[in-house]
Amino acid sequence: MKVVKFGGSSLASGKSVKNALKIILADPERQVVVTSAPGKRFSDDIKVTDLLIKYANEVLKGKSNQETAETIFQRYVQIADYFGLGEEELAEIREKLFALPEAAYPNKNYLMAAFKAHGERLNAMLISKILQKRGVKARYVDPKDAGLLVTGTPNNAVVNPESYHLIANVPLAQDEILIFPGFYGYTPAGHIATFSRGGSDITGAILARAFHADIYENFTDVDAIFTVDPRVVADPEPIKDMTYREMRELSYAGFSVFHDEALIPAIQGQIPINVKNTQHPEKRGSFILPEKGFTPQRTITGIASGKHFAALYLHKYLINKEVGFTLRILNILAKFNLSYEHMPTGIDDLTIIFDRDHLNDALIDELCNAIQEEIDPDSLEWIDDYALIMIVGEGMRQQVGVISGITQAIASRGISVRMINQGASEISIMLGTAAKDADKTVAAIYDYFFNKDKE
Ligand SMILES: Nc1ncnc2c1ncn2[C@@H]1O[C@H](COP(=O)(O)OP(=O)(O)O)[C@@H](O)[C@H]1O
Ligand SMILES: N[C@@H](CC(=O)OP(=O)(O)O)C(=O)O
Repeated sequence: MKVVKFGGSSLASGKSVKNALKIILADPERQVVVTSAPGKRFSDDIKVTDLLIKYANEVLKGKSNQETAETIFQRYVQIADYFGLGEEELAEIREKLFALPEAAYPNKNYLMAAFKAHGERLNAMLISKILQKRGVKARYVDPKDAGLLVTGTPNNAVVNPESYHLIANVPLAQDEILIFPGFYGYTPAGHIATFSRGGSDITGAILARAFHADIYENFTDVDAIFTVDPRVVADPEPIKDMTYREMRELSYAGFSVFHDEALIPAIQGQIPINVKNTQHPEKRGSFILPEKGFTPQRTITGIASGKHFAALYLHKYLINKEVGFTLRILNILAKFNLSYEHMPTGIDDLTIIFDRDHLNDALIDELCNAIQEEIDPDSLEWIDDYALIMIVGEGMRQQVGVISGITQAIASRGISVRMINQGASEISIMLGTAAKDADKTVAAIYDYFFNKDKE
């Protein structure tokens, strides 16, 4: 059997839902379908998830919110109209959406999570109704009834492994399609908690592992995963096949086409992933596969960049001789309940790289003060506009001179590099640059390796 996930871009309008339904019905193996919330229909449209965040914020601030709720509802009405569904068939969706402000939540973070989750919840309900109206045996499955349990913070949840056994007990019948909302699960106390943004991919991977799917098909709005983000380099080369760990590093660093956390259940279950285009399902797309038996076709598989980082640079002579130096820093981070992304070191200096999205200005000041006081470095610098570039490829392991190629490519464009680090896995090289230089760096490395490969 197959688990299929459709992203928000594939379910944004009646016409795109029609394409998705055609794909579902074309293959009886597609027994489990994961839906996202309706996404953007045109470039400056607003995703339903973002409208729900606005709705939640209005409720939290005690502002009027009915107009926003109505705008959200109309997104579902538009899709329903396309399939000729009447008002009475939308009554439950309307009722659930407008009742959100009245429910009880443990705190404002849980309220936000519950509002956000309704983008996928209501869409899954609607798609089940559309299929049923067309005579297809389709059933909406709520994550609560299926046993999708999560732990962690309400807006950044992590799956509880117990879920896999519970979900495996959900009955599958050859003639029935299960429609499952993506993006959220339930906490032990029974509250909704969502994964991080883009997290419907995670739900798909959890279900694929739980049901021991033969494949997890992830339908989106591009023909393939490309070697670089197509918004950074126009018309880049597609990736035919790649390994789980290549994709994990690339999605971590910026390939938003597939969520980095969604790889974990797929790896655990050794489920192949096929990323395909809803508009062109006949195209092969990209496969993400186990490492065992994988033969790399190229030196470099992909180059990704993320601009949402910040770094703390510390210089102190003889850091390498000071016992417990890093431990003292880690204790300070723990005191602030902060995780860090990377910590490259030299003999007299150390850089701590953070996800800037997890910080605010007050926290940065407090952290820098604490480090200044307790560590007493010779110099301390906060770098607020840090970008990470990840150059990834299983093929790099057998190649000499990859780093020299990268540095030549960057130097030829006059870009200055703040940090270079080759991971222990030997399949990735990480660069740190100023955020403003990130796209230029990616383009330079792409040109060097991919245009050279063509010669
Ligand atoms: N390397 C890449 N290959 C393909 N698409 C990429 C890549 N990096 C970023 N993207 C972006 O990811 C988008 C698809 O992800 P997303 O918008 O989350 O889709 P969905 O709505 O299907 O979940 C593409 O339209 C593209 O702009
Ligand atoms: N709707 C959620 C979850 C998700 O995965 O969406 P999408 O499939 O459109 O990336 C979000 O916008 O974050």
